[in-house]
Amino acid sequence: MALDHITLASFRNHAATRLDGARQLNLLVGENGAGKTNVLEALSLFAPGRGLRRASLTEVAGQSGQGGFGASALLDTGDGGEPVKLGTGMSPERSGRRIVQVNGAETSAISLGEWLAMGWLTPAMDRLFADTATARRRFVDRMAVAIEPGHARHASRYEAALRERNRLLSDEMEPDPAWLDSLEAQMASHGSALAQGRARLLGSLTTRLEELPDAPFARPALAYLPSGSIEEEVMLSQWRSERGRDRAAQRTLSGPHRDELGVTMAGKDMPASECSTGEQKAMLVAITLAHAELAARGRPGVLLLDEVAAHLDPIRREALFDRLRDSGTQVWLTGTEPAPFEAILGEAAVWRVADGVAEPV
Ligand SMILES: Nc1ncnc2c1ncn2[C@@H]1O[C@H](COP(=O)(O)OP(=O)(O)OP(=O)(O)O)[C@@H](O)[C@H]1O
Repeated sequence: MALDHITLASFRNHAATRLDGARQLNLLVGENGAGKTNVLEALSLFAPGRGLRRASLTEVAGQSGQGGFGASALLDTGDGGEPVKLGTGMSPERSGRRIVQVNGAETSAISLGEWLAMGWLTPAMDRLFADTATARRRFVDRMAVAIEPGHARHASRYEAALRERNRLLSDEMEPDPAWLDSLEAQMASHGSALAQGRARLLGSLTTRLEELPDAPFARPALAYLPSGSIEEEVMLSQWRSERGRDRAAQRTLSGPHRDELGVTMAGKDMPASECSTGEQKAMLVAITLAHAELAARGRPGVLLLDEVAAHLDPIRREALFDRLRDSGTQVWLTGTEPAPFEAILGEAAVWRVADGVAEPV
């Protein structure tokens, strides 16, 4: 089933952890600080990006590994062929950079997105709707990358060109117009691809959310609010015409780095940030599930749900488990106690985690 035979070596508080016998539904149970989220974080590094905590590699490395760490898993691609061996890690001897391997051959983190579709929901995202626009853009981009891995490249190239334009705009020396021309051309090429990727993602998420029943999850209505045009030519001429204004502000005031994700609770027509904590959680769950179902088409899907069940009332919890079963996606859940998961205990693979050690139950 998707990921199995998982190993963690010197990964935060896991000196040497092995998880065998994974199923579609998987549950890690243990006290606070036991190391459950650390396992999910290790799994999240089998996807492009910095993982579910966006931690630096040195933060992740445990004390037992001389400054490095490693994680591996076998991926069942579902086509009846041999499982694919995924590995990721960092070693100070190898310049401290992230190493990614597929079947023993080194590759880029971005290419992991071709093998599996990864999504997650963590308690840190509970305030997403009231958080900064940057956090919401990151959320949208991460979902887009899981569906179109090339989105990550457009995001990073846009950011790099934008940083350089901002550096020139804030420099004491008058910026070289030819250099600005070239940077704005790169920003327009990658920025329009980035914005169009966001628009496509939110369009298909909206369609998927509309297919689902309202109850028991609050149905969110998503709106992509770009900061301006998402067409390359229009973006380019806008930045050219705004050079004077941007020079005065010492930074680029418009572009995909200022886009917003609008979320309202459908039916109530209320901004998500003003909904109750439980409603916000239910909307986040609805978006995460809709996305997981979209992303998993054609590739194995893996969904990491950290402490989700405990925050839902019993009716929503049951509905969540039903949806997870039907999704075909592999799911990894965590909780401090097994009681809220009673409905799935018979079918899920369960591990008890304590002090960085995971034992099958
Ligand atoms: N680099 C590291 N090296 C060793 N231990 C670490 C490292 N980073 C974090 N830890 C330890 O990992 C533990 C936290 O693990 P984790 O976040 O997985 O807990 P959890 O089981 O999900 O708990 P909760 O239920 O509270 O969310 C803490 O004890 C922390 O000290």
